[in-house]
Amino acid sequence: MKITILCVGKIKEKYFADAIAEYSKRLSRYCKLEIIEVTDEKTPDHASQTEVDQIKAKEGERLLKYTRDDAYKIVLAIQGRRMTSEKFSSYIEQLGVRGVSHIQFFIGGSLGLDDRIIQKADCALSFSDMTFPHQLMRVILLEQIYRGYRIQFGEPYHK
Ligand SMILES: C[S@@+](CC[C@H](N)C(=O)[O-])C[C@H]1O[C@@H](n2cnc3c(N)ncnc32)[C@H](O)[C@@H]1O
Repeated sequence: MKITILCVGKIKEKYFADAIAEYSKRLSRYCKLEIIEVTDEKTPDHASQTEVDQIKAKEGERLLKYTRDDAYKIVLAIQGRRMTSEKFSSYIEQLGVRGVSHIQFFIGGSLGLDDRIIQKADCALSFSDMTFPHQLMRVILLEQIYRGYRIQFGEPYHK
């Protein structure tokens, strides 16, 4: 399986970069992982709704260049569908059984994802009602993909 994580914004903190590097190394046993970062726009303080929409549209345009018609697209969204780690593991496994060979995950920037990306998605996935910063979200997603593979292959991993 090829897994692409498309993200708006760069990783600025070393501790996040270290965690991403660690999970990327661990995942190399299970899938072909690719991480694509697109540039985020500066958000003015007290941005109007029009400015917010314009910023999201620009970031969305950058993400759209990388969307692949043949990939199964999962957007990370607070209002999305919730699953346990076990369910997430079997969901990814079942996609493979159905012949999906490429999954694209999308993580928005500080203002969230452009509607055009959300509309293209096959699934919207929520990790809770809480809002996580995009840098941390990338780490959490990688950990859950790793956990999912460990569950799928019946390999021990701390509960
Ligand atoms: C700082 S959040 C953006 C918050 C923005 N107000 C929104 O509603 O999307 C950055 C990105 O992280 C992801 N994210 C943050 N919290 C999440 C959660 N609980 N579940 C799923 N994705 C989340 C989403 O992709 C979001 O676009």
